[in-house]
Amino acid sequence: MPAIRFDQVSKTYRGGQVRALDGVSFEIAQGEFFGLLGPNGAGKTSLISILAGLSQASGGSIQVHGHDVVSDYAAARRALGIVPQELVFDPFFSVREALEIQSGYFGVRNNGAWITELLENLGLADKARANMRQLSGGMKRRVLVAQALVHRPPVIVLDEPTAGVDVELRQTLWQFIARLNREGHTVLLTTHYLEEAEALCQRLAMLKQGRIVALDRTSDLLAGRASTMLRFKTDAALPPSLAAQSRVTGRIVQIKAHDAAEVETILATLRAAACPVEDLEIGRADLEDVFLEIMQGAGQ
Ligand SMILES: Nc1ncnc2c1ncn2[C@@H]1O[C@H](COP(=O)(O)OP(=O)(O)OP(=O)(O)O)[C@@H](O)[C@H]1O
Repeated sequence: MPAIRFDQVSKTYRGGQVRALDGVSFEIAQGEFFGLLGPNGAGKTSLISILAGLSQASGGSIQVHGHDVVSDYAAARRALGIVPQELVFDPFFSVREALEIQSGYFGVRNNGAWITELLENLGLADKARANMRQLSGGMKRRVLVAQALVHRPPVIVLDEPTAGVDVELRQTLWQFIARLNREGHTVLLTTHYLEEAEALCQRLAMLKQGRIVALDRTSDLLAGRASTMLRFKTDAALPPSLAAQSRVTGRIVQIKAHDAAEVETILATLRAAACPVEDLEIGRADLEDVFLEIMQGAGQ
């Protein structure tokens, strides 16, 4: 039985004018660390909302550990620990109380030891008695992670958990989530940080305009499009033949090359145009390169 099964999920808004999801089907196996990627508006939040039972699909179905998220909502929800994107919390309780209340919501009794472990692992031990409204944004986010895990769900869903989060929390969070994954928990992560996805996820799905446009092991996605990237800085305009195939971010230029001969051609073209180049590096394409290539190519 898969951890999550998405079956022909579609979602439209405004009476069908906006098609946010268009027949999305894939499975996440138990114990996988799975990444869902896509540009703004691709449909990630819509898919997670339907999974969480917060909104209804226009078509298709989702099962969590075999439980349909609509007809068998309570069982599906118990199997899920969802860390939401937005900071929603009750300002009247202390951190520990918030976690006890959440435990009660899932009918979990005598949860003190696990709550203590969560607080320690998320760097919240000294904040246990602090009132929720006294916490910084980053600390609140840690509490949301603890809240999502309070009932020890087998499937953990993280919806852009590190947006606007500092380096320390990222490391604490990923260490802890990686440990839970090693212990058998399934993890579904949506993120805009492709470095994180590349480092953490065994498999990735890429969504574009409500459709899956790539779904593969992370290593195969990278290897299948193996190519070399030339990166350098310049203040000058690129020769037109190179400008067309370059990605330019401020002074930084990235150009893809398929093989060594192409690298030589690019360098010769730059030299012939007397284009000054600083900090030249030649490296392998990373997930960001693959992502952009797939997004540019898909659906056109
Ligand atoms: N309540 C709504 N009413 C109308 N359109 C909506 C609504 N919610 C989402 N959409 C549209 O559905 C599409 C998918 O949105 P969704 O928020 O699921 O994308 P996303 O991949 O999560 O984007 P982001 O990375 O920006 O969070 C977009 O075109 C969005 O404008």
